[in-house]
Amino acid sequence: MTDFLQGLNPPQKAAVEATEGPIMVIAGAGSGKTRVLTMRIAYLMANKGVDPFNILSLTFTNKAAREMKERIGKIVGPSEAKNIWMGTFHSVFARILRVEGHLLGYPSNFTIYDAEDSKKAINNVIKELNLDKEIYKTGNVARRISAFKNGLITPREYFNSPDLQEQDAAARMPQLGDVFNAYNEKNFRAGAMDFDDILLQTYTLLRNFPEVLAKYQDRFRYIMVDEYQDTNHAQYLIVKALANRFQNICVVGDDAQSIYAFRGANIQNILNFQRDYDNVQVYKLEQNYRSTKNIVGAANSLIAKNKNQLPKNVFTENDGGDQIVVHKTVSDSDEGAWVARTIFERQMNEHFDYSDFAILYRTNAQSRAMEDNLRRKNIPYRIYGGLSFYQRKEVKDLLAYCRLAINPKDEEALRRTINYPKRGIGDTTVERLTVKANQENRAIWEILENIDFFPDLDINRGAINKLKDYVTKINSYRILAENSDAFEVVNHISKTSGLMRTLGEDKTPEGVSRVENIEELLNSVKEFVEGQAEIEEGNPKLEGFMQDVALLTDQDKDDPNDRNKVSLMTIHLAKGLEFPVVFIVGMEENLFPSMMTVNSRADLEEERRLFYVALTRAEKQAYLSFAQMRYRWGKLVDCEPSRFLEEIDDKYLNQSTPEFSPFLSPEELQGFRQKRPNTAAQRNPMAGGDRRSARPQRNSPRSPVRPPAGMKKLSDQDSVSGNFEIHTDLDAGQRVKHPRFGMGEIKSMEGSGANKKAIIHFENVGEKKLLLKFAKLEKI
Ligand SMILES: Nc1ncnc2c1ncn2[C@@H]1O[C@H](COP(=O)(O)OP(=O)(O)OP(=O)(O)O)[C@@H](O)[C@H]1O
Ligand SMILES: [Mg+2]
Repeated sequence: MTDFLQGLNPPQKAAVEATEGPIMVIAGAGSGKTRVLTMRIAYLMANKGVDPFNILSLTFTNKAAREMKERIGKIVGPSEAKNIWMGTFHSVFARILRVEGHLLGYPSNFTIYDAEDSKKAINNVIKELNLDKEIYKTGNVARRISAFKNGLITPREYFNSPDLQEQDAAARMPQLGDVFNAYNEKNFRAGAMDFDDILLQTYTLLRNFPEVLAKYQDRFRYIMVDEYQDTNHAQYLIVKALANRFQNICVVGDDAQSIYAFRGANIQNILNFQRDYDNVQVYKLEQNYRSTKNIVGAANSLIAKNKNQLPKNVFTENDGGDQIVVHKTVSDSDEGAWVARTIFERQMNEHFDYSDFAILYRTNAQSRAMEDNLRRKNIPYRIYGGLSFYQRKEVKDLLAYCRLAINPKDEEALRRTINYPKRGIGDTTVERLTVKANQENRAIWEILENIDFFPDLDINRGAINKLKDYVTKINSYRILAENSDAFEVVNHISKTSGLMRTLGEDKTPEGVSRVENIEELLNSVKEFVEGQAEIEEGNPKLEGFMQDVALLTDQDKDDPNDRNKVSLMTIHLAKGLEFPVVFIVGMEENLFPSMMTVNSRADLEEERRLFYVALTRAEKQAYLSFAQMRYRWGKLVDCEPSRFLEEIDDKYLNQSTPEFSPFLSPEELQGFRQKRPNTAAQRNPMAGGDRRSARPQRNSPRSPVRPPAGMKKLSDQDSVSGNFEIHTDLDAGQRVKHPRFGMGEIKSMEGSGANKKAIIHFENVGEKKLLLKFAKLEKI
């Protein structure tokens, strides 16, 4: 049964067959690390007779886990593959905590708070402690608390550390420790864990309960970790503890793709591996199977600029392929139009599927310009990350009722539903209940359930009755959830909670789509029930459906009939994935590399690794684009090409000659020369000044921007900003001529002053939105 090993090269095969002892595979992108892990699991089961229940495999996304399972299923049979402990750190550890969490005082039906729930809970704590919310900003406090938890720092350790307290005092947040402590207590009373708790509590559990540790050490005889370079301290310690008995641990990763240091990932975990285990076998994979020679060469030349890295040789025997296209556009919306047009043309002419394309960006905000243009061309697309289906308001509202049916102490779910849909329970009432709950060290629900025992609550009779009705309603859902299947429960809740009725009153397209989302949620519950019924006796319960909902992302909702779409996502989310054609957009200074990262070598190197990850997702073709100006924070700012463009060896690049070049024509240039900007600051309101003036300007020999043949190269003086040649006398209906786009008619006008724009339909090139301060329009 080793046929399946034939698709592996000798070092890959060796890493698969070395099943015993600690193993590390550190290798470049696309060299088959994930494939090795997959085959290793299949090999363990098919050839070594290892029980899938004894295999633990930790992946970066649930999607990756599902794909691995599918592949393994084809070799060993799908029902066997189901039994492997496989998933993200969070999903696997949450599963363990459901069984063992009672030892730490958590109920098995604990709620998992998503990022929004945690932020709301933090906000409530800040309010309850009467702190200034301008100083204690929720986002900052949340990040700080998350960093503590990932560093395994509890409030007790915090209060024992003068250093940490001084840091927060210096940041004008001397009471941060109190917030941290109150937030933990509040969540504990609510029977809730946030994402970071899942790691922290697993660690605590294994450390404090040796018999539990022994149980899982014994269970997980073979442990595999993908993307090991991005494990954080807590994950590292948990894996180390679990592997301690059998030492059959195989980690794969690439230090050049470590991109989560900002969230506590520690590249040292790779370097320490050889120190932590005896007789580590190290395998090197050097052949890339994913990408063309051009892409591999370009990525190698880029990452060579990082000082801090393990030496590696990556080559490929794939075709040379096309050069990487570098494309400049006037604005972010032009960039979107160009991407959409290129996808459309390549899909039409070369039989690509839409799903062969990915658009990757540094920040979520960049997706809008892409979406607008894809929609305009009727190109189907799917956005990953952003607001996932499960985080949409209406979906979360219904899920909040479901959460309460499982765990009524869940405070965030209670706050969400207590007066929604409206039932006349005011903020003051909720505030009084909160104060009481804090005094009594109880969950708000416990106060509600026993409200007659708290006559000092100062809530009027009418409100008390409404609260009692609410409690009765939630209790009826609880009873239903214990006895009926998940679909019946959710369906009943959607109808009797008043949610469907409230949403149904809104007949606007948005309102209709909210109702559709609720229906979609009901469908997925139905699917769950049917899927579970095949493997389980009895009614599949709501509790089962709710277990991992907070950990699900859109990537996990995978409808096979709905796959032929362009993928849009941030580069962070693209890790481990591959696509035939990849667009990396927004290749501009202060965006990529991001403004926050350019002042420290370590941060800049992480940013470069991020670019390396992006480039190495491409199989056949990569496109890099940048705009000369873009809307950021509501302002139009000038942009400069990213330094990363200069760092790729020239021979891999094609500075494209677009059909409708955004480069300025000689006539336009002439116009701009007459009104030259005075200062660098005026050129870019975001610029820090010094660093930018030290950078090679557009006319420097190192400049990555090479205008296409026959086009005039811009000189420094040609800088296009700061010109305010604004036409005030243009309006819809006016026919105009543009030096490059030719004849057209103004459809409408937008904005005012320096931001005034005309939407013009040109006879030859279709619709364009032009900023009047740049467009040299002639009235006809
Ligand atoms: N020996 C091989 N023969 C043919 N194709 C291979 C071989 N090894 C890997 N591949 C293919 O190469 C591509 C990259 O493999 P894989 O995703 O496992 O690489 P990786 O090292 O995990 O990459 P990343 O660092 O991006 O996570 C996949 O499409 C995989 O199927
Ligand atoms: Mg991989």
